[in-house]
Amino acid sequence: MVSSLQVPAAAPTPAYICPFDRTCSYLQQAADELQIDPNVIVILEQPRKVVTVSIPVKLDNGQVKVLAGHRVQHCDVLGPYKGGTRYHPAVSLQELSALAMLMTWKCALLGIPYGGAKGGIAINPSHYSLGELERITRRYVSELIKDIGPELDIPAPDIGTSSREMAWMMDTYSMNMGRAIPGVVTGKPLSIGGSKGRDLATGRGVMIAVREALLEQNRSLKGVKIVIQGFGKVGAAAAQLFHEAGAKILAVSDVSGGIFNEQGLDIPALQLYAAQNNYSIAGFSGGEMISNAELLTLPCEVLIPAALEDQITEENAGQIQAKIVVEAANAPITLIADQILETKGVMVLPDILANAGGVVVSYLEWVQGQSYVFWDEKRVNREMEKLMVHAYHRVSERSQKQGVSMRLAAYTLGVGRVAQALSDRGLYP
Ligand SMILES: NC(=O)C1=CN([C@@H]2O[C@H](COP(=O)(O)OP(=O)(O)OC[C@H]3O[C@@H](n4cnc5c(N)ncnc54)[C@H](OP(=O)(O)O)[C@@H]3O)[C@@H](O)[C@H]2O)C=CC1
Ligand SMILES: O=C(O)CCC(=O)C(=O)O
Repeated sequence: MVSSLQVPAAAPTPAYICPFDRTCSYLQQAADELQIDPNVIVILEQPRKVVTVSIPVKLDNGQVKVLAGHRVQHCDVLGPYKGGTRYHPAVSLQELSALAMLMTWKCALLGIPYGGAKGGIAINPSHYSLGELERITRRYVSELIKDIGPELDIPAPDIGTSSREMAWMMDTYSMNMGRAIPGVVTGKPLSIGGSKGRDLATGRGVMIAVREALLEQNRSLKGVKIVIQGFGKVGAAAAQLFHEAGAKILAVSDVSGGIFNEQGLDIPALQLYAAQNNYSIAGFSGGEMISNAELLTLPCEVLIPAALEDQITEENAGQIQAKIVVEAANAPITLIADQILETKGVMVLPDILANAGGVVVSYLEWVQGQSYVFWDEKRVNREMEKLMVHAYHRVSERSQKQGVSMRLAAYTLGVGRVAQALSDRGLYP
């Protein structure tokens, strides 16, 4: 479908539509629904800038290895580019282009004045020492020095990175500029201008979205049976917050597989176990081991993929038993699987809504940093909750009024806002 010079096609498998083409397809559906000028869409279906840099790194054994680092900047019509930095072996320009475009619609939907970007390096961080990771991160930032900045493009954590990498990024950028510039990244440690509440923010946003969906059915989170794929920054935070709200977490997983307990997992015990075992849940004794594939089709009310793309596919969508599927991860459902779930009457809370709590608190971190005034956690959570609840209900109302899926409703709101801004500013010459 996409004939871009900049975005290489994904490896072809029959009927597989890669995340970038999928995101373009949703963009086109939104454009059709809103009858947007095709001259606007032709601009929005490509990233504005794609940067690839060489990262020579001296390994601990003395050998020099050259890695490729990328930053894809999709759109800055509403404000500076914004989006995470991913360290994972599957990182590719095609993947980052999809994720950057999702950031544009997400920020627009939530009403925060940012565009969309995403960056990354195709490495497995667990194969590198701490020193190697620091050298890789610092060189990545040095090479991108002209392409990022607090009013230009503001990275944040994503898969395989955390506040630790953000601190190295902030420090490298600041050293190059000759003064401290905390606003160049978000998701930083509190000691250098991070925001209270950012570590749990994406999981909290997921919890708020599910809570609002259940409230519309006159239900609460109490006793709701939830399954979560992924036990990283997003999955573990979501598990903790759902558990605290009285929901029952039946199963969680990481790359090693899943753990299932029909009575509900002891989430605090699991978090403690993971913290003592190099952030792996393998071997936890409070449940039985299952595979990631088994986890997705467990009987439950709410299923939350919080790991990678393409987890719910045409092969397993028909067997999903949850009534609500929440895209805590970006793009975890393939195009055909999305259609299968819709036909089955499963409510899908789309990524650009469900996982937006993270970028919202990143925005609040940036606002606090720019104004040199820092808030307590209650205020951060309150401000984030306001934006998430508002966005949820705008999407839900539109979905009901127009008789379209929550995804299409969310896309029409996000895309509509960007398209309007692009037209008002005047199309690029
Ligand atoms: N961090 C954030 O603020 C935001 C993140 N997101 C999205 O949420 C998702 C997760 O990100 P985040 O939690 O930050 O990343 P993390 O790296 O912190 O965690 C990723 C989790 O997924 C697990 N995982 C990796 N591969 C697989 C697999 N094949 N099957 C099952 N689990 C797997 C990892 O296991 P292991 O640790 O064993 O490798 C880990 O538990 C991504 O899609 C990201 O883009 C969206 C919005 C904001
Ligand atoms: O916090 C941010 O700025 C980015 C979060 C992100 O990468 C995402 O929402 O996918």
